[in-house]
Amino acid sequence: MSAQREMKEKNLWHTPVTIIITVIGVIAIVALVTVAVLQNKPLHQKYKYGIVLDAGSSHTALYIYEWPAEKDNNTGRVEQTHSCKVKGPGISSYASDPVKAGESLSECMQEAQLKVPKDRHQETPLYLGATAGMRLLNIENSSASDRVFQAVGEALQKSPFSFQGARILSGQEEGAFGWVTVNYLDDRLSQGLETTGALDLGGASTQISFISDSFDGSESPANSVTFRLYGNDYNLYTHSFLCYGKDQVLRLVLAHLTQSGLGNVADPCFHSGYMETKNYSVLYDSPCVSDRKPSGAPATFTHSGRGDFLQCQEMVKKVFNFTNCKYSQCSFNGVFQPLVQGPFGAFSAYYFVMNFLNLTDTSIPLEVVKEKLTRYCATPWNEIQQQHPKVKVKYLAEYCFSGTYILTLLTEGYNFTSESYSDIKFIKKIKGSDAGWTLGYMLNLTNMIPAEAPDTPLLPHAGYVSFVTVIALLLFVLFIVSLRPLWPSCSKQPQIV
Ligand SMILES: Nc1ncnc2c1ncn2[C@@H]1O[C@H](COP(=O)(O)OP(=O)(O)O)[C@@H](O)[C@H]1O
Ligand SMILES: [Ca+2]
Repeated sequence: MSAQREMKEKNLWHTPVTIIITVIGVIAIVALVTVAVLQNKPLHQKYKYGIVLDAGSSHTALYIYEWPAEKDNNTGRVEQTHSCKVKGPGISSYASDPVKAGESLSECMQEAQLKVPKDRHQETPLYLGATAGMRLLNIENSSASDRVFQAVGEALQKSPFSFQGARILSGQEEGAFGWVTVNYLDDRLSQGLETTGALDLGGASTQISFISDSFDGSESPANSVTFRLYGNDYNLYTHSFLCYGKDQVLRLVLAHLTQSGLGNVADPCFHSGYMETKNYSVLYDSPCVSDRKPSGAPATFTHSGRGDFLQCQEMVKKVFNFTNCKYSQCSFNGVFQPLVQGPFGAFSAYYFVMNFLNLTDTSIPLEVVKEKLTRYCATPWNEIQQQHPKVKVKYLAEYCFSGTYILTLLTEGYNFTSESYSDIKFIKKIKGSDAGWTLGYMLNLTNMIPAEAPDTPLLPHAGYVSFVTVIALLLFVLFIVSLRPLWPSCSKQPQIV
């Protein structure tokens, strides 16, 4: 009897109605979860790419950026995946042979074709932005600058990428996009956090950009750039000093030194024992110094070092004009600047120089930094060369000058104090992407930073899928329970005999 009862009870679950309900229920749950997963996360993550060429005064560099195809507008998701340094000088140096400027880019362009997946080539935007080297060439000889752009444009047009044009960035754009890059990579814009100022030192110009509570743009509209990013309004102070990149300032200092003592220049910014014969015509071949060329100068001069930081600093100070400020406050050369405020990221040549000098640690008191640089500058040239056999001699010879210029620009020029100096971080990369104007430039041109904050999903993806699964299971169980009257076991109670 009991065996019969057991059989009956088992069979209750095998009635057609229960089986059909169960099968439909399971199919429904699987379908619901599959749709939820597929709808919210593509199984194969696709990427998009963008390429920016930074045509600087000293050299050109190519940067490749990558971001998930579905989430163009999402926060902090564009990353640099590759960079390529173009061999040879900056494009402005090819003024007399523009075709070579275009040709010089071909190696890096080939590399880019290998790095970006082939099926993405056509839709990948390619931009070239030129900075102070081309600004100077444009001032000096605008038709030569047009010819360089023509040649570079023709070369880039031949690439499989979607070439969007080559142009000179204004100093304001260069400063503002550097600031956007630094703050984007730090996720400060998307999260509405306090922003970081940006200090960019190039060869021909230098930029300072920061947000100041006391700056609303009214005192000097030329220094103001406004943005609305992720729902926040920013009024950025920015200024670019043309001719105040480190290569042009070196010319300015040398021009000062050659005024007295034609033919022989004893330079405190170079190491003792350093001696090179240089051409006056090369030194004065720049609109930054061309008006200072002494008349009746010989063809060459001997440039020798005497390694004296303090005297070097005195020479460097002479390139700044501190008189004639028509605003409430100025940095130098009559340029308005509010007091520096908040943290700063200092990149490009700021980083190269301070990193070489082992001076990137800004918690070291400024006085100690100066002592260290004094000792470095006083080291004889032959010792310096022995200590750094692998460093490019041109860079090596100039680090004493460059370090002195950086400290003088920051403290005398921009008015950083011993206290605010420690708010500066010398940086090369942030989360794998180079600090510089290129990323900000691309984000702007591809409309990748929304003006308003994007709607954030209520739950993260995993949470959403779990939630849907649990609710589906619950509904299913409720459904089964609600069908209880139909259960054969309920309608037909097994007889207990
Ligand atoms: N390893 C290095 N050491 C020192 N200086 C460097 C190094 N690499 C690059 N630089 C310098 O950094 C500067 C970069 O400027 P660049 O971007 O070409 O010019 P700009 O931004 O004014 O158009 C140049 O002065 C170049 O000499
Ligand atoms: Ca630059």
